[in-house]
Amino acid sequence: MPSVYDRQVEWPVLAVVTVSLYLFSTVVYRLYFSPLAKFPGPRLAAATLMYEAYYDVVKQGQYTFKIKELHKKYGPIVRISPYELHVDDPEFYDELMSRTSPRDKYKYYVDQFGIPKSSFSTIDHRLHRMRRQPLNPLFSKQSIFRLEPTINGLVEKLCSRFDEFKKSGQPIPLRIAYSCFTTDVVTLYSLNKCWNFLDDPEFSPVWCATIKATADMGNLMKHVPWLFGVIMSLPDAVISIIFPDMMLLINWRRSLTSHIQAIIDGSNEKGEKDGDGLSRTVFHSLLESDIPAEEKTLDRLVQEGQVVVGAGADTTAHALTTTTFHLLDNPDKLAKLRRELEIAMPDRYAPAKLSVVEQLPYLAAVINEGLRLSYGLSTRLARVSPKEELRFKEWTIPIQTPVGMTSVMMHHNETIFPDSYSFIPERWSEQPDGGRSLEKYLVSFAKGTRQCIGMNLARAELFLALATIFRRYDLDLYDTKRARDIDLRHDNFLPQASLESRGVRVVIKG
Ligand code: HEM
Repeated sequence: MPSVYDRQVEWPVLAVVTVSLYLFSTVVYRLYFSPLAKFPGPRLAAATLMYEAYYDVVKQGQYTFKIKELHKKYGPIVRISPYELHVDDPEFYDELMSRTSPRDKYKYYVDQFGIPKSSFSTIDHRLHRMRRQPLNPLFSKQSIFRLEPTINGLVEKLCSRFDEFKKSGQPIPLRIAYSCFTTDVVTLYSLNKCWNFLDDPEFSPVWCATIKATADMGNLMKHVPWLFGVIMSLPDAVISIIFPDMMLLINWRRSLTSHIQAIIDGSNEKGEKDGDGLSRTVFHSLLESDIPAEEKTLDRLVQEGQVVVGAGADTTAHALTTTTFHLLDNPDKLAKLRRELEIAMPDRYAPAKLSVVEQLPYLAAVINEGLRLSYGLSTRLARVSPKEELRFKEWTIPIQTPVGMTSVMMHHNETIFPDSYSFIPERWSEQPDGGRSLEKYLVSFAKGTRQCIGMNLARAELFLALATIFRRYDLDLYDTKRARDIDLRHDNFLPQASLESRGVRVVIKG
């Protein structure tokens, strides 16, 4: 008869054997019996998510570059994880990001931000449609046209900060300055309460750090999404020591919560509205819409606010920074743009008119080229077809399979964009149709039903800010190197330059 001691020994052995059998059978299933087993790709990636985790976490945002290598080896469709495929073929983008067929998002991707109730993170296409519908009118082209004086007011404020730097001769940290501008625009529009970061003499560096930290954490959180809950349950003092970056995010959520609570209570009705004519915010639209009451809770509105403010700030600032850098790095292109602006805007101090600057062919080409080289999000965007198989060349992709595509690969497709790493606005402006057919392959804002809702706002900011700045100032790069400070080196959801980057800085010559 076994003794109590023997039984104590048996349990750990049994546990190890059970876990080993489970792991073994899971790997065998993934490699030989999964509906994705027929797709090409590395065996290790098909066997375990740890393959991706290694490139995401240990190598700090390198999986996108690894996927590019995998396509060279395995062809245009690759199995990049036990559950996910990736396609590198620009002609498939419209089909994957369909406008007409239902497309869900992939839980693994959206879990990285801990905002499951936002429209951005909504997985089901029907629920997404319901959440997005009340927001659409606020981001239409017409609504954004009405916002022109507000954007121009903030462009002026940005220029007055530039004037201060012109006097002092100090270099301007461009990404941070632009980030204050884009955040002031998006908070004024979405919260009816401008955060006035442009007023901060230091350009609110904590805000930039918050956005960067939120994006950087995604690479880890994707793999351990439960960590959010664990961290949130800890006291602030402990979080500040163990995860100081997370504290930035928590503080941001708290400040949004109080802003949105004020909107719910009606206490900010006056807010900025008198000055800027912003009578309705994103949250008024949501609160007044006929979506069910559970969709109007403070918690959900805060998550929606986090996306609108977070998505609207850094992406646009990055596009502005990248475009400014490339113009200053290519004096011939800059001279061409300035000639166009001088004719269209005879008074260099008058506010730019959106209806005028949007029609300038070279500026439009410069902006397209800046958007191309800033990518939008550097990470792959996966879509799931919930009801129908997708067809890609000779492949049939099973229903419910997440399939990703990446703007970085689209925008560096040498057949579509030859010499793709060079800044060449002429690739747009010298097309017979002004580059319109090429825009099919410009996917910084993604496409289809889950496309960026803020695209019209972002484009208006780009046109107004760049036209004004390059009409008014003569800038020079300051201690800025393309390889160190601009080129994409880490895909942390948002594109990041090298770890040694000092940021793009400029001085004002005149
Ligand atoms: C150059 C600037 C911008 C770029 C490149 C950009 C890019 C993107 C991309 C690629 C997506 C799709 C993400 C996905 O599929 O998971 C997206 C979604 C989104 N963006 Fe933007 N964005 C920009 C500016 C803005 C602005 C100014 C706002 C806000 C006012 C904004 C608000 C949003 C929201 C709310 C979503 C989620 C939409 C949904 O899921 O229905 N973005 N953006």
